[in-house]
Amino acid sequence: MPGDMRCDVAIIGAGTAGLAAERSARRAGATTLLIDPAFSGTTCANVGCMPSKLLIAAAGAAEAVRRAATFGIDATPRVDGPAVMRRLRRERDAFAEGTRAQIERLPAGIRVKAKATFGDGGTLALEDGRRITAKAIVIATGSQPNVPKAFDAIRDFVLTNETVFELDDLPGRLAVIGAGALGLELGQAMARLGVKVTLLDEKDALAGLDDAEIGGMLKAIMARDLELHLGVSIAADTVDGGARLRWSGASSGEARFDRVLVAAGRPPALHGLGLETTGLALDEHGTPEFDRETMRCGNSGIFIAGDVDADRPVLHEASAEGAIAGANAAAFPHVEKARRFVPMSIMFTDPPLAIVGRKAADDLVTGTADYRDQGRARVEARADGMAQLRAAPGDGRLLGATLLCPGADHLGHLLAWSIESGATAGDLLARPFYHPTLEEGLKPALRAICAQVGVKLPAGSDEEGASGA
Ligand SMILES: Cc1cc2nc3c(=O)[nH]c(=O)nc-3n(C[C@H](O)[C@H](O)[C@H](O)COP(=O)(O)OP(=O)(O)OC[C@H]3O[C@@H](n4cnc5c(N)ncnc54)[C@H](O)[C@@H]3O)c2cc1C
Ligand SMILES: NC(=O)c1ccc[n+]([C@@H]2O[C@H](COP(=O)([O-])OP(=O)(O)OC[C@H]3O[C@@H](n4cnc5c(N)ncnc54)[C@H](O)[C@@H]3O)[C@@H](O)[C@H]2O)c1
Repeated sequence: MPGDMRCDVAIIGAGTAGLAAERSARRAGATTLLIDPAFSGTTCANVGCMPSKLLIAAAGAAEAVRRAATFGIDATPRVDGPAVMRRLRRERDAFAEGTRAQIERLPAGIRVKAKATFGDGGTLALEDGRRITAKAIVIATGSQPNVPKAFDAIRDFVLTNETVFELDDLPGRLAVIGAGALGLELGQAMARLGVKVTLLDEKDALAGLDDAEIGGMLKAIMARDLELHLGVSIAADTVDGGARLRWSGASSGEARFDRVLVAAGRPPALHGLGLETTGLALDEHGTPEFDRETMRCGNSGIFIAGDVDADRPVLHEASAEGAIAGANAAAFPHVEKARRFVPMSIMFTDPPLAIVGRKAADDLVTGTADYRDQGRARVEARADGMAQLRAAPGDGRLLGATLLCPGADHLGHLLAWSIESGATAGDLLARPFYHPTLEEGLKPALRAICAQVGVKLPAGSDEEGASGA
């Protein structure tokens, strides 16, 4: 058919993973085609990481004013909702423009504006009837909001991450469905901007935390800003120009809300891709089975990267997976295993939550540090939470951490890098810790690990912290 195209590597989806895959395949010498129906920039910049962090930054400014009295400073915040949303969109648009400019800088002829579906004989069919034949294909279609059917009746009041940042003003009363990173980040930020927020989840955990101690702390911290109803099932209808939610289970009640933010997960965007025609093995959700070190689906010439594979739905992994998938697609049928990062997820609440490496398990030793009485955190009136470090029983080699404490977003990196470099608790204690910092708050956890594994503290490492450490 006229307009049919051929290339070495076709990439479906021009988000973070797809753009990385295209760059990596082209760098490896492949001819590429990048297919997307919109080319409107990445999810991260438009409706994800960046606008959510902008809302959180505004909430942080309001909270700083609110807490000023602790330091003897008299101030009261007056939140101008429209101004908050204007600044958010202005900055967000600049980030989004940056990702669109990146797409526009692609060499001529690479962009194919269309929705793609797998067709016969390994070709891709485009909506306009054209076909693409490629030696290898990368699926990088991302994810999309899950709005359960229970909320159909209040459709006009439902917000998702794709619409909430378009609000002209902050709502008066907001329900948030879902206590994952999205619901907690935006719920807490909205509350600190003066919105009355009720957060509901069908499960009894926040951010999927199964550790009773840290999970309990997170609940207590979140309950300062949010009305929490966990372990409930929810029914919705409309009332008095708003949405009425009724919940029952661990608690029961009902209330009217101006808007309902549904943050109930973002499943892979696989619908309409025609994967059933590919012969790939699919899991119970319809996601192709793939090798995490090559990003290859089975023994096929199809690769997958980013949120669509439902593995590690965070930005730096989308980018890394894209690079691996692109390089292997270019070299197909020769594929190489790549080293993957230690898993790291960060939730940008206050305090933040960072989860790194291996989860708690019976075969690991743990050391904890309490940040409710930590020096630097107290100085700044943000003493809260704790750190749990996990290590190998033999030598105290660091393997994982859960940090719910001020600075956890930075400390989480420190620990991820330490784990990647194979450092032990003793190795970290042999390094300098400036005083007074949040970093030195980790020392009790490191010392506890050394004590349990029978490693003597390194020379020069004091067993007691400085006053206020
Ligand atoms: C509110 C929110 C906050 C977040 N905050 C953070 C954070 O702070 N830190 C962090 O690391 N991560 C964060 N994330 C996660 C991060 O945004 C994602 O992991 C990342 O954007 C995934 O990139 P991707 O390339 O897989 O998908 P996307 O960027 O969504 O790209 C997918 C592309 O595929 C295209 N597409 C879909 N179907 C087809 C088709 N059939 N044919 C052609 N093209 C198609 C789409 O148009 C889109 O351009 C956040 C997510 C959300 C929603
Ligand atoms: N800082 C970050 O990295 C960050 C921030 C925000 C979002 N994200 C990403 O965005 C994606 C979406 O985030 P999310 O928090 O929506 O997903 P999630 O899967 O982490 O959490 C969804 C929550 O919704 C609950 N839920 C699902 N259906 C429900 C129902 N019918 N009723 C009540 N509760 C229900 C689940 O129990 C769960 O707690 C994730 O991939 C996440 O990684 C990342």
